[in-house]
Amino acid sequence: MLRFSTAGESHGEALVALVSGLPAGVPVDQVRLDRELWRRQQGYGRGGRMRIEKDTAHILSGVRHGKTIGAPVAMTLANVDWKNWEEILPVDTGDATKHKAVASPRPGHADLAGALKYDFPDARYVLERASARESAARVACGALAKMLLGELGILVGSHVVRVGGEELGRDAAWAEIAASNAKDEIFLNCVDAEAEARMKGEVDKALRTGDTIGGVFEVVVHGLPPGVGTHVNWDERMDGLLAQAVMSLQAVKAVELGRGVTAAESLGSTVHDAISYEQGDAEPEDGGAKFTKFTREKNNAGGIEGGISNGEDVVVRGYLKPISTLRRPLASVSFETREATKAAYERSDVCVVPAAGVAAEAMVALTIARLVIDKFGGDSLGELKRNYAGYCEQIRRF
Ligand SMILES: Cc1cc2nc3c(=O)[nH]c(=O)nc-3n(C[C@H](O)[C@H](O)[C@H](O)COP(=O)(O)O)c2cc1C
Ligand SMILES: C=C(O[C@@H]1CC(C(=O)O)=C[C@@H](OP(=O)(O)O)[C@H]1O)C(=O)O
Repeated sequence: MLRFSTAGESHGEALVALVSGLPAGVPVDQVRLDRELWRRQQGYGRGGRMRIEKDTAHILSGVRHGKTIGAPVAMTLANVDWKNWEEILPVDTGDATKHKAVASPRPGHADLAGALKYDFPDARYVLERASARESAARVACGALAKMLLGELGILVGSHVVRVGGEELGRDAAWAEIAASNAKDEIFLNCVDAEAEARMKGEVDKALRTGDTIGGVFEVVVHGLPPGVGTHVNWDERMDGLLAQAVMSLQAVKAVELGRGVTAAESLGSTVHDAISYEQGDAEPEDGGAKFTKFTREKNNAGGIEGGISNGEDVVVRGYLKPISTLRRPLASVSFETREATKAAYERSDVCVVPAAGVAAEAMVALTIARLVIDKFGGDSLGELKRNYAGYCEQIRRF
């Protein structure tokens, strides 16, 4: 089974990422890995920290001569900011005299709930791990999952569909999303320049007023055959696994599959994706590997029915609340005196929708890769590919 975990504090020495369950022989491209990390650092509205960090993954194990060897892959990502925190957050000296307290909890962040739970006198150690700095390690893990999926022709990308009150008022085709993701400069990762300019206006407004803003990203999985995931057990359904994976990202407060939200207020006749059948035995142009004669004209289901992929693009949206650290802080209470004060502010992002989209790509890729490995098995990439090709042929001949 494909598994991954992360460790590391936001201002600690490094993040650690561990992925196990990848078959042997998956090509690992360091440039692609670091590009994924770079993409997560982009986006209009990020704060001062992103000018300090330049994320790169250092592979410690599980990869030899550019390919996985079937063993767990361990990676570290250095925190450049550590040099500014080394004295404040010593790992094992026991010297807490330089501790820098986060003295009043920020509404919306983990500060208060975490301090109460772990019995800390302030929120420093809570925010250190609650911070979305951790999502960089997830992106490193997800990059490996993407490399595996890429070997099977399964691609994962994302784009921004809403910032605050401004939205992309139309659907985006996979080719547009892929082109937006391939750009050398990622502004808001919206596929439409006009909509992106409106979204930028929303970020500017929040910046000017000392406020923050949320939005919606969309992750798309392209090229996944029907039949991955299952309806037979609740905890093996693709929809449930994707929802948990994306919801687990910092600040994501709702997850939508396909048009799940508007479907709730619409009639079945307009929601469900009518099925048609393409006649004839002609070989499809792409070599036939993923051809199915059953087709849909629209994809409101977001590529999943009954917890199983149906062969259409898998479409997952994540809804982000506005960032909780405000330059004009909300009311809070001092941990020490219990008197009314303002919530803590050091520095902060104002808008992170594009970055969260990239982190969600990683979570979706890891989830899909897990289900693909579960279904097709194989200790080597060659074995996995043979099994995969055999299944795709079965689908083609159905
Ligand atoms: C990429 C990214 C960057 C973030 N940056 C900040 C930030 O600069 N300041 C902040 O208060 N929250 C930031 N957040 C959100 C917090 O990490 C998150 O709200 C907090 O951990 C509490 O978790 P919850 O919102 O999921 O309940 C960021 C989230 C993401 C995905
Ligand atoms: C470091 C990252 O995001 C951080 C996530 C974050 C939070 O509270 O989630 C708070 C900020 O950290 P700092 O207080 O050091 O500026 C962000 O910069 C990152 O995305 O790599």
